[in-house]
Amino acid sequence: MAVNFVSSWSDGTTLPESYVFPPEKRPGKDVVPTSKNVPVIDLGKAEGETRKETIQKIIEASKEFGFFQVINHGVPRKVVDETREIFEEFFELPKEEISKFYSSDIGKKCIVFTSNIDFDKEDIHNWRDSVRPLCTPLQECIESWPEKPTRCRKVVGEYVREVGKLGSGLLELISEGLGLEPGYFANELSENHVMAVHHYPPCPDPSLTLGTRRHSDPGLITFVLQGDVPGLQVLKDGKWIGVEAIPHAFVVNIGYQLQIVSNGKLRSVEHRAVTNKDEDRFTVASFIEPIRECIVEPAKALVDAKNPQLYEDFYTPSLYEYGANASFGSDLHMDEEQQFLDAMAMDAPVSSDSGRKED
Ligand SMILES: O=C(O)CCC(=O)C(=O)O
Ligand SMILES: [Fe+2]
Repeated sequence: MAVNFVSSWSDGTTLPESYVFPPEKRPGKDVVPTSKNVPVIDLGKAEGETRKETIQKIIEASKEFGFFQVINHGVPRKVVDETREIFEEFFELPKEEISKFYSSDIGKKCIVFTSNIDFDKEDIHNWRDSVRPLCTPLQECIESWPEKPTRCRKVVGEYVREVGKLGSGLLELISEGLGLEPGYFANELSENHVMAVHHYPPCPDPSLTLGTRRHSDPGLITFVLQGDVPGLQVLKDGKWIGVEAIPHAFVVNIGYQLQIVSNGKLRSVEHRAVTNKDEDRFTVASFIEPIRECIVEPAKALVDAKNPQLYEDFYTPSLYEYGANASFGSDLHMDEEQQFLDAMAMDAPVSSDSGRKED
C-alpha cells in the first residue's frame, strides 16, 4: 500500500495546504526561549542523604511544570544510543518495508502511521511519520515488531526493560513524595507500556505547521528521548517554552491519569513539537499507563476534609470513548481531552457513559 509518509514525498521545499495550521494554532515566527527552567534532576542522588531533596525536586517540578528532565537515570548509554540508531535506520528502510506496518488498528502490536492514527479523518496533518510498538506483554509483542533493522527486537526489547525499571523507580519516588504507601503504582496502574517513535523530517516552513500538535498525554507518566535536536515545547503560564535538548537525558512528563490519581497535586501539562528547516529530528516516547481495564481514582490518602476529591473514579475504557484516537501513545485532540477531564471533575455534570462502569 502506498502511504503518504512525509519523508517519502517531501523535498523540503513545499508545504501543502493540509499541513498549514490555522493562525491561532501555528507556532509563528516568535522565538520561543529554550529555557533552562524545566528542571534537570540528577537521579544519581535519589539514594542516601540526598534522597529526600531529590524527591522534593521531582514533586515540585511535577507541580509547577508537569515536566522535568532526568540524568544519571540508570538506562545505559549504549542502550539509548543503539535504540536511537535502530529507529533512525528503520525510517530509512525502503518505504515498502515500512508500509507493511501501516494500519489504524490500535490493537496491533506494532503499527506505522503518518501524522496520526486517524490520518484520513484529519483536516490538518502533523509533519511527522511514526511507529508505535506496543510493549506489554513484552515477549509476545516483540514477535510482532519489525525484523529489520536486524537488531531491532533485541535492542528495543532491552530498552523497554530498562525504561520500565526507570519508570518503576521514578513512580516509587513519586509515591513517596506524595505520601502514598510504597508500591502504590506497582500494579495494574503502571502495567501497560507503549512506545511511539517519531520522525520529523526537515520542514520548509516551521512557522506554519507542527510536528506534534498541542496535547497532553493521557497515561500515567511519559519518558521522551529528545536526543540533540530540540523541538519539544511546554505550555507554562500561557506561554510556550522550549525544552533544552540534552543528549541521553529523558524528558519526563506527568500524564493526566497521574493528575487524577494525585488528586490534582501533580499536573499534566500541554506540550507540542515544532519542526525545523535543516535537520531530521527523531524522538522516542515511552508511555507508562494503567492496563486497559482498570479503575483509576484519586488516592484515598490524598483526599480529606481539607483536600476534597477533585475527580471521579473512572473505569479506563471510558477514556477511549473520548475519541477514536484516545489511544495511549498518540495525541488525543485537545477538545476530546478537555471534555474528558471536565467530565471527570467532581463538580461537573458527568455524562451517563463517561463515568465508572459496573461489571
Ligand atoms: O516528539 C516530541 O518531542 C514529543 C512527542 C510527544 O509529545 C508524544 O508523543 O506524546
Ligand atoms: Fe506527548
